[in-house]
Amino acid sequence: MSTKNGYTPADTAHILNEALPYIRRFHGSTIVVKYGGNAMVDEGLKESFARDVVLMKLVGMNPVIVHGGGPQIGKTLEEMGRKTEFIAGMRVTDADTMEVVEMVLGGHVNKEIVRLINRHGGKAVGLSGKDGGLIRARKLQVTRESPEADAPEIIDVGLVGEVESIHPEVVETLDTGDFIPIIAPIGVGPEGETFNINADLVAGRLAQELAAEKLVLLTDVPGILDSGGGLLTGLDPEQVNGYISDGTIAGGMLPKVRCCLDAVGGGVQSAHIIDGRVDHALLLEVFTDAGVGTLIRGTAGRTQK
Ligand SMILES: Nc1ncnc2c1ncn2[C@@H]1O[C@H](COP(=O)(O)OP(=O)(O)O)[C@@H](O)[C@H]1O
Ligand SMILES: CC(=O)N[C@@H](CCC(=O)OP(=O)(O)O)C(=O)O
Repeated sequence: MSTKNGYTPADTAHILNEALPYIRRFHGSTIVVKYGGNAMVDEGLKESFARDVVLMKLVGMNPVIVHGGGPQIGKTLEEMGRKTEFIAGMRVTDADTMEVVEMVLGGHVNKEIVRLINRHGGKAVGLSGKDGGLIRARKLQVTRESPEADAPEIIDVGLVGEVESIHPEVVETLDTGDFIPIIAPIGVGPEGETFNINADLVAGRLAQELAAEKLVLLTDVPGILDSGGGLLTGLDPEQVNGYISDGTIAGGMLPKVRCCLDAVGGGVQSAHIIDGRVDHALLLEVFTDAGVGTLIRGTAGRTQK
């Protein structure tokens, strides 16, 4: 006998049973999820992401969502006829661009995620790093090595920030209520300046400050791939550093794995890079034995997922 979805009752019982130890183990734990702009393009996937987050909250976990929105910022700038440039993976951000970044991240993208989660029965609250003084930032120094110059060249990327400190009280207060914090990666500088911060960097630091159980980064590749394109399912920091040194890990994956290394080095039990294009990727990662994507565990961490 099979049900409407093609599973037998035994299949369904098996699936629910498999989730039980994870529900028990992660009850009361904080799980920081970075939801990248590239993972946010398909309406069906956005709905299933929202349902996964609501389920996590309803079974007693504390999901904290940090979102990106790079492609959405790029599209808006293009519609306005403005050019955009990336240096070392960071968007060069002048004052006019910062206004657009804040409008798109803090306005459109943030409120879209809040709307989706609330539509599926959650109580999401949208924040940026400005709210409750959550993210104190400083200007990011970007340098470029060149064979001609003796010293690395310092490049001014404008109002691009890095996290100086996190003041998590507002997130903790929301977590102890039934709320789900949705955070746009914008920080405030010492003079009250607004800084544009890479969302991976915010998620990594926040996971450390909240002593999260897991950091999960959703992206648009299956995880960390080896030089033959095969998925690396489990890595420790030493192996990750090896793949960085031999150039297997490069480009946009570099800031991601560095955040993961910082997070697991800073007490987060495990960091995961997973494919946001897979339906219910988050659910599969948190509630099943196999998980999905790449797991990076701390040296002293557990060997299981
Ligand atoms: N070893 C690797 N495994 C997977 N992706 C890699 C690797 N090295 C470099 N990359 C690149 O990193 C990209 C992911 O980073 P990025 O595009 O910045 O993600 P996001 O937009 O989700 O923040 C991949 O699309 C891929 O081009
Ligand atoms: C400084 C910097 O580059 N900030 C990013 C912030 C958004 C982001 O990180 O979005 P994704 O995660 O979707 O790439 C930007 O302006 O695109």
